Amino acid sequence: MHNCDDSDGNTYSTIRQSQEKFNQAAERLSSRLASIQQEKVVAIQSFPCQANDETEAYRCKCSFQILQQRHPVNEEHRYQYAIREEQRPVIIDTFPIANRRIQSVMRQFRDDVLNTSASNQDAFSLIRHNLTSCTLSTSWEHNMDCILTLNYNQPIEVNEWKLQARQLCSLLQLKEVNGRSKGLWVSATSSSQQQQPLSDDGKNVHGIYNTLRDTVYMIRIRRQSIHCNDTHEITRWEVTLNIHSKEYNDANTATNSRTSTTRTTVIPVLYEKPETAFFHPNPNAMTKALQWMLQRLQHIQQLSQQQQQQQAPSNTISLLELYCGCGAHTVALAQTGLLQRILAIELDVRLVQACQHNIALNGVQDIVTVLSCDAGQFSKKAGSKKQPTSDDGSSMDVITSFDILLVDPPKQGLDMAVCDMALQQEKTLQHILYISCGHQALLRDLQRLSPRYEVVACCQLDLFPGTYSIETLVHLESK
Ligand SMILES: C[S@@+](CC[C@H](N)C(=O)[O-])C[C@H]1O[C@@H](n2cnc3c(N)ncnc32)[C@H](O)[C@@H]1O
Repeated sequence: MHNCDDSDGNTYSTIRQSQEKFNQAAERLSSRLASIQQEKVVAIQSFPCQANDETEAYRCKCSFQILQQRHPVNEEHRYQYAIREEQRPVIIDTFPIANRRIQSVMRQFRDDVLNTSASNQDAFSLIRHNLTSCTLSTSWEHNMDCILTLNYNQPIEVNEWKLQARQLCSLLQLKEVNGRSKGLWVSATSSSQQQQPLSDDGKNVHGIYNTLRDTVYMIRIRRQSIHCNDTHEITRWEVTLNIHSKEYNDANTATNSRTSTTRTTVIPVLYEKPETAFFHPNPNAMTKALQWMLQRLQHIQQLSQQQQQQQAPSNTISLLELYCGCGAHTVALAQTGLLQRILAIELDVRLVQACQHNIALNGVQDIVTVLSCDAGQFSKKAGSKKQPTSDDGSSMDVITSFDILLVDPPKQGLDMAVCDMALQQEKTLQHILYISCGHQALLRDLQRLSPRYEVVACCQLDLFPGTYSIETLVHLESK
């Protein structure tokens, strides 16, 4: 089993233990929640992995050290992959948690490029020379793009390296090969592919670093039944990367007293994600989390409709999203028709640019604004009702009160100022959707928010099958 990104440095070794991991985690979380919110019981939904294709071959970004070792018998040099475990490199032959595309490129790169036969050894001599590590990244839908990034401990001879890298692109059918050494960044695409104008620091025409493309499909299933002049409507959401895996059909049924109609709408969401910055490395967890968010948003919209005693749904709800990354959730939520406006905040400028690009790609500019800013700094200003300023010092002409706060922070959890802002705005800020990959930080933040907010729904996902990492999704409502 492989140790990657797990929170407590341990791994579990069988699929059966996935269920056990969830049972234990749910028990721990329930008892902590009970103490935080005075015994108010919250059912914890859990989604352990159901099938082998979820526990293996799921990871779409993997990094390896490259070691050169002398064979003990024939003394030949062989290149091998290694991962770090307990501060030491451990040589690996295969990496079963990497998705199938990465596993196939890993094999071909090692056998046909690094350990190539003597006759064509020179074809990739500069690719191998001084190579210390590599990263393989694919789209969430792994049959789309694949990018190989090679790291060197000495400067690269740029022009000659690019020629070999182009051949490598064609051989392994990669979108791009990148070479990095001592601050220099060189990119090559195969000449048979459409050339993307790239500068030597790896940026493309949009100013975004080398990107991986994806389409995620949101499916809205509306079921309306009419019984004795009473109309009842339920909307359910599903999220998938593979629209062809299931059939979605509209249907009408009628009996003497009841008619029901099912209407299905498929909404494609387009992404371009910079390979060098954060993007979710497990597409199963990413799509399940998005589906959970859509269901909660639908529920919030129904609540708001009931409060305003409206007959027809209306989208007057506003959402503040902190730690938005490349907009993985932002551009999807903007297309549901459930939100009037979204303000998204992200610190990493590469991701802010990517988010801006994804907003335009999906045509949701009228709904979403993204700002480059530290979440804590933004919250301090918003909490004190001062007009926030962005990182370049310019004033942000943005409204600072929202109905929903969506947060997906790094493992360390929320900046204290984010909790303070939520506590100060509890009259307008009715709902918090919190996506957490750091268990201890989540408990700390729930405790901080507990004077004004209580947990009303909670769900756990297998973040990295094979490890003890869990993603916890929490819906809090103002008391
Ligand atoms: C767990 S990722 C979630 C990203 C996004 N929701 C997604 O699914 O792609 C956390 C994000 O928070 C950003 N981040 C980290 N510290 C931040 C801060 N102080 N203020 C704003 N964003 C921050 C990171 O750059 C990263 O994109």
